[in-house]
Amino acid sequence: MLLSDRDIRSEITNGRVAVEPFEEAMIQPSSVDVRLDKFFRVFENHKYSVIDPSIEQSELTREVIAEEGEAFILHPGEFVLASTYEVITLPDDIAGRLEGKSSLGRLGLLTHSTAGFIDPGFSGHITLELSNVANLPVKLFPGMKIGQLCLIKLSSPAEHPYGSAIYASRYQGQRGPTPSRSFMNFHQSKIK
Ligand SMILES: Nc1ccn([C@H]2C[C@H](O)[C@@H](COP(=O)(O)OP(=O)(O)OP(=O)(O)O)O2)c(=O)n1
Repeated sequence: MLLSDRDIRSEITNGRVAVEPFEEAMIQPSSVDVRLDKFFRVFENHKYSVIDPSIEQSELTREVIAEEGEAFILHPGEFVLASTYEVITLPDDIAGRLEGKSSLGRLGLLTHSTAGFIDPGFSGHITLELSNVANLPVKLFPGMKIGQLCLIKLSSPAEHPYGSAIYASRYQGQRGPTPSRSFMNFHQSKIK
């Protein structure tokens, strides 16, 4: 079940869902808007000949900070990581989905390229996978509304929410745009 504005407000008021810092004006009919922080991670493509998810490539991305009043310019075809200004915390019976904003989509800006699912139990900034599919560069201003978070009530609380010891929970508590940690506990099932 997708939470309505009144249910989102009530979950935030009773402290089960946290959107920090929270502003009432960010609540939409059945989502809550999230804003862009000033931290970005750009890809250092010249350092590696290939992206290998099975090993740590610590120099694959580099942090860039947009200074006050400055925009980060995303060129056509470019892909960068960014993060929400808000820290999101979900209980064990609510999952989230990060969705784009139509006004930005109409300009060719993709907010998350593939992964938009937020597990029940997750806490941290949400990492944004930003890409520009337009033919002109687009200016990204820290503080601008960059996406919206939908909240979905589970049929029952998760037995093992995100952050439980049973999972790697590689992104629990992440701060700022966080590069892939797919190399941690990387394994491939044997394909016959
Ligand atoms: N655009 C997104 C999507 C997800 N997340 C966070 C919230 C999710 O609960 C967490 C893990 O997402 P996935 O389960 O999709 O990622 P993995 O399966 O790769 O990681 P893990 O093994 O930690 O579950 O990452 C994020 O910060 N930004």
